[in-house]
Amino acid sequence: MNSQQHIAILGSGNIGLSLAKGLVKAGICKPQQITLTRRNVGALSAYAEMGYHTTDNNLKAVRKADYVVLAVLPQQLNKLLDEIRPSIRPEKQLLISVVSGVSCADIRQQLDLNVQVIRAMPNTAIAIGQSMTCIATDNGTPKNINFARSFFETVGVTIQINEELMTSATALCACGIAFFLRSIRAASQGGTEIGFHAHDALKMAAQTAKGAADLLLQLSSHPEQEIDKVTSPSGCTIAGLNEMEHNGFSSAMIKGIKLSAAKAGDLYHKEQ
Ligand SMILES: NC(=O)C1=CN([C@@H]2O[C@H](COP(=O)(O)OP(=O)(O)OC[C@H]3O[C@@H](n4cnc5c(N)ncnc54)[C@H](OP(=O)(O)O)[C@@H]3O)[C@@H](O)[C@H]2O)C=CC1
Ligand SMILES: O=C(O)[C@@H]1CCC=N1
Repeated sequence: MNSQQHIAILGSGNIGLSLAKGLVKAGICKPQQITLTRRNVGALSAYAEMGYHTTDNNLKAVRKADYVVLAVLPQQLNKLLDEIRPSIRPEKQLLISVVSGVSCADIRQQLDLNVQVIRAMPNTAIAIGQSMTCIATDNGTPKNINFARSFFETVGVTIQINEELMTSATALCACGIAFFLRSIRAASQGGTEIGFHAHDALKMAAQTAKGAADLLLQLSSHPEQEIDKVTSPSGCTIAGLNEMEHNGFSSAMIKGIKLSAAKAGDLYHKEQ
């Protein structure tokens, strides 16, 4: 993005604000280049003080934007699209949607405009530049795809996938961060039960989880390859691991991801 360009983030809630913070933290743009919208604009007052433009007027926000990020809930999208249709300039603007379960075609159909749409599925770690963001489009030009990839690459890791996998990407990556956060919480609760104060147990569990993830990412190894280095014969690790598996540890994660994917696919279409 150059310093003259502007982004409108329509629906500045959990993920919209995480994206805004990540872009500014990464130095991609200044707060002054971002307009944050939400109906309860008063909730954005702290961001206004940081230099972001804030408004409840989506039409005005879109009018001055080069990039329009759709970040409302699926059930809120159609009303938003109907509102901003007059400001959309297909030849000049790129729409980036993070809305789960809504295809590029759904968005164009609702707008009744042949506008380029890129779908992105980030997670909240985008706020600290550590997102796993999946990108997909059905009509994006190579230029816009490259922009989207480089854009989101500044706030984490990106992968381009076929659009039909975006619902699965929602479950594995966007929802997935919550699954891993819960597992860290559970480990810290175990830690407290075996003697650590909650604060220490959480710090220890979080750093241990970070180390596990970094082993895989930095060594390109497989989890079981790394687990085999930990499980000493007749040792305490394999005793704990097997007890967890006897209680459905892996199965619970798999079932949760499958259910999230199924739900993500229904969120928008069941509203129609
Ligand atoms: N949270 C996450 O980790 C991720 C979420 N997503 C997707 O992003 C979208 C948003 O999710 P999330 O951020 O969690 O939800 P939130 O409810 O936190 O954010 C949605 C925001 O949209 C605002 N909003 C609703 N209607 C309008 C409107 N007409 N004009 C302007 N603002 C509006 C709401 O504020 P107000 O009511 O004041 O208008 C709210 O702040 C969803 O589609 C979700 O599937 C995707 C990846 C990750
Ligand atoms: O929970 C949700 O529906 C959204 C999509 C992924 C993360 N949050």
